Amino acid sequence: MPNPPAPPAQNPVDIAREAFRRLATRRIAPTPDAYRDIYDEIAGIPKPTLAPASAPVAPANGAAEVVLGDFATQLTDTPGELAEYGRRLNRAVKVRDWEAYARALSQLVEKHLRRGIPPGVTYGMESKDTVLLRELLSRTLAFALASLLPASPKLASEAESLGAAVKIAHGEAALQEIATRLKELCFQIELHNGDAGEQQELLLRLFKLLLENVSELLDDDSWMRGQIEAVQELISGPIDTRALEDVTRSLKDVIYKQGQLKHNLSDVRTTVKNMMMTFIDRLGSVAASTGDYHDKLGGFSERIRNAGDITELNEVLDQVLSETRQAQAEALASRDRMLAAHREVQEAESRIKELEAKLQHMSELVREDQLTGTLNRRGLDDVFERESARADRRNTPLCVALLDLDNFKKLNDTYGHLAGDNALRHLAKVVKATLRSIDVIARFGGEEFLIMLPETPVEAAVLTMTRLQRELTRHFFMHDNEKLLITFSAGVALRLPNEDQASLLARVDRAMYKAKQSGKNRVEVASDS
Ligand SMILES: Nc1nc2c(ncn2[C@@H]2O[C@H](COP(=O)(O)OP(=O)(O)OP(=O)(O)O)[C@@H](O)[C@H]2O)c(=O)[nH]1
Repeated sequence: MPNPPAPPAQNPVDIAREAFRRLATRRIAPTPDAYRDIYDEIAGIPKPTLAPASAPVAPANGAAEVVLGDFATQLTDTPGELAEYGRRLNRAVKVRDWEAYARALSQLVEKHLRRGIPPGVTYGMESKDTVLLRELLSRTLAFALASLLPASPKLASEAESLGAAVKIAHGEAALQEIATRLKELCFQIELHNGDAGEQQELLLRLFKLLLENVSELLDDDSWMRGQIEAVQELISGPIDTRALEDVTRSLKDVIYKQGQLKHNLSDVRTTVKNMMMTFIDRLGSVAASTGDYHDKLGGFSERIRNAGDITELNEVLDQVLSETRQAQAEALASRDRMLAAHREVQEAESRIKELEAKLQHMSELVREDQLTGTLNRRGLDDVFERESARADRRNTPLCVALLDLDNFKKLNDTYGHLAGDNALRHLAKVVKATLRSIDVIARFGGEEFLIMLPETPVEAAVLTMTRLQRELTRHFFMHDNEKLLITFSAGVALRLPNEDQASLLARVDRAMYKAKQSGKNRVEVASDS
């Protein structure tokens, strides 16, 4: 940007200083002519009109020479290194060696006036890099940082305002102010984050305390314990979204099932209550009818005692027999009814026990395979639904692997069914220890397991399965102090976009079958169709 003309009232030394500053700013070599031009410009002296060739030459730069000499002398009087420059300039003026004067001046400018200005930067115009950096910083503040601070609108708005200010801040003072604000903002964010972390920690502690107390209060409702334990386990480690989703789903499932069971249970309880009432009713009516019978018999004995003739006695006896038969029939019917009611009560009681036992294990049973602790088919369906939706949404690869233990029947036959069960447990344990935490293993059938590998391309899934095979050869399955080697054959398939579970499982099953056919203890990749 051109400098504004200086007011003509300045004294010559000021004008000389300004002239040198402008020479440096404009990066013009400080020759006497250049210096004079700028000096005149500042002092407001009009440029001389060109004289005709024949006109006498003006006296050679006399005024400029004086000023250059003055400047050199003044410089000599300054402390430090500048004085040496003054002396060099003075020598040059004395012998009128303007080349030497220009060199010394140029070095002076380079060394002292341009110090602190980064290379590539020119006055009044920024380099491309600076413009780019300024833009990046502005965006980082106004968009990225501000969007990370939704919980503190004040800090977010300061980040936005700083972003806007960075765009237009020029000059040292303005940038200094930006730096101060930026420092303050960072400090506030640090404080704020500390607060939020502390609050979260406090809430978690409170929640844990509550859960412990609730858990202690549960005597009869022990079916709740499974749910509480799941939540306790979740909050004991670092909380991640997947784990949260898992527990939420599992809880929803459990609560739904429990709702159904509780409903059944209360139905059965009502039935038992009704039957007990009936039972007591019957007992009452038996007592009543036998009571009547005794009363009547008492009446008959009175009539028998007072009977005058045989005909009268016969009549009484007929009535006695008839009453006795009636009482007997009633007693028998009542006994049958009571036995039936008793049976019903017993059945209802055992049904209640069964339902209660089911309810008690519900939390663990809903999604887990009891033998291996892996997911069961229902759990697998849930996770498949979740992971395939995630893969479609994020456009990330999702692989599945189907594992089938080799020669498992032989193992069962040789070492027994219990050894077979333990071998399945061992496999599940090695799989869990070898795979990433986001991978999921489910028991698919007898000795078949399905592993889901989110965010994994097919090559990596194959490598994972071969790594698992290696791990199994390193971690033997021990049975009665005997090391048994378990191997498996596996199919691996990459889920196609929007492919459903049935189609994917059919493909991976074919691949696993191929692995069995081609010699077992192998991994085969499924074809796309
Ligand atoms: N111990 C135990 N055995 C099981 C379980 N589920 C299935 N099995 C047995 O696993 C065996 C599977 O036998 P096959 O299908 O012939 O398979 P395999 O012997 O492994 O033969 P290949 O798969 O061809 O290597 C059967 O004997 C089943 O009884 C279980 O939960 N525990």
